[in-house]
Amino acid sequence: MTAIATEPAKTNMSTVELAGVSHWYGNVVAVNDVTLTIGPGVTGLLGPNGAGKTTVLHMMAGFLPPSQGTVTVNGRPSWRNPDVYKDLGLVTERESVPGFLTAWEFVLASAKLHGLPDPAAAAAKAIGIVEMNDAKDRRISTYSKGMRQRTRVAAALVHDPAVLLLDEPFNGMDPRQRLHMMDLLHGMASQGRTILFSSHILEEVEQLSGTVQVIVAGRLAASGDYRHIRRLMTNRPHVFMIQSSDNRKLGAVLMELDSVSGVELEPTGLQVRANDYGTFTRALSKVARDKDIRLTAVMPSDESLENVFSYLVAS
Ligand SMILES: Nc1ncnc2c1ncn2[C@@H]1O[C@H](COP(=O)(O)OP(=O)(O)OP(=O)(O)O)[C@@H](O)[C@H]1O
Repeated sequence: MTAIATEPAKTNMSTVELAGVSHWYGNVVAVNDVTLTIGPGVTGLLGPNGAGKTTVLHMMAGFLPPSQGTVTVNGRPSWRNPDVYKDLGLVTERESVPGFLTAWEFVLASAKLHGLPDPAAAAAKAIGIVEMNDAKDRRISTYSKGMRQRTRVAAALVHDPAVLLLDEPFNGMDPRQRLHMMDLLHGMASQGRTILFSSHILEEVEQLSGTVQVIVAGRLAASGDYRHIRRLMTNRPHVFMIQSSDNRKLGAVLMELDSVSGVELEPTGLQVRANDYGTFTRALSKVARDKDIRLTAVMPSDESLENVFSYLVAS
């Protein structure tokens, strides 16, 4: 866990709310009648590319007005409201950091722009939070992707906001950098901050947040506890590609199962259509054990995120 977890918890817990919010760019409806509330802790805003995640985050941050509905932070509209900006930090998706500056110069400039009483102290604290002390005097152009991202996070939280919004913060990071960033966000959430990050990758959301808002084609498709969303995703028809020590024998027994609606023997293995993910996967291992068949591969073949989203939207 990062050093910040040892700091005292923040007391000014914040809530971000969208009520009947739509946003359109000319004829394009990017966000369509979305109502949701984000509270303290980490929340994932999950959706495929073009779903409207960036537009939602920009409205929350006061960069864009809603075309319809209200966007508020602690009950105050965020559009054209400098009081809200003081409570909120946004890490944008595009990685536009000036490579000729050092992290220290970049974060200090952010502190000065916020008009903070002691910009140097604020910059030092933010750089400490993202664990960039050792590299803070090197030019940003020499940093790894993860270090650049942490520098941007430091600049966004230099004024110690209670709400931190991050647009696709893990894009392009390697697994180690990703874990580091997750640790960082967890640490900040444990202090009582409200953290919302967008992602189009299911696993990122699974690892980082208990609460998920799923947005598809501008609409809220599902929301709530991750396990609830996961259930929605798993209690649906699935196609598996299975390889085993005896595909023909396994195929014959699987046909007998209530949870299986189709089996095809293919050169690469068995293609099995299951009615219910949970019931089928439990039954599969039992059947294989009983019949002394060794399973060598069980791969969901329709597990793409687009499939999951279209299922959620339809249900
Ligand atoms: N400035 C703009 N003018 C016109 N259409 C836009 C503009 N910005 C976004 N859009 C459209 O609005 C929709 C939502 O875009 P948005 O960037 O909010 O989605 P997203 O979920 O963040 O996607 P991505 O992850 O690809 O950035 C898309 O159809 C997009 O093409």
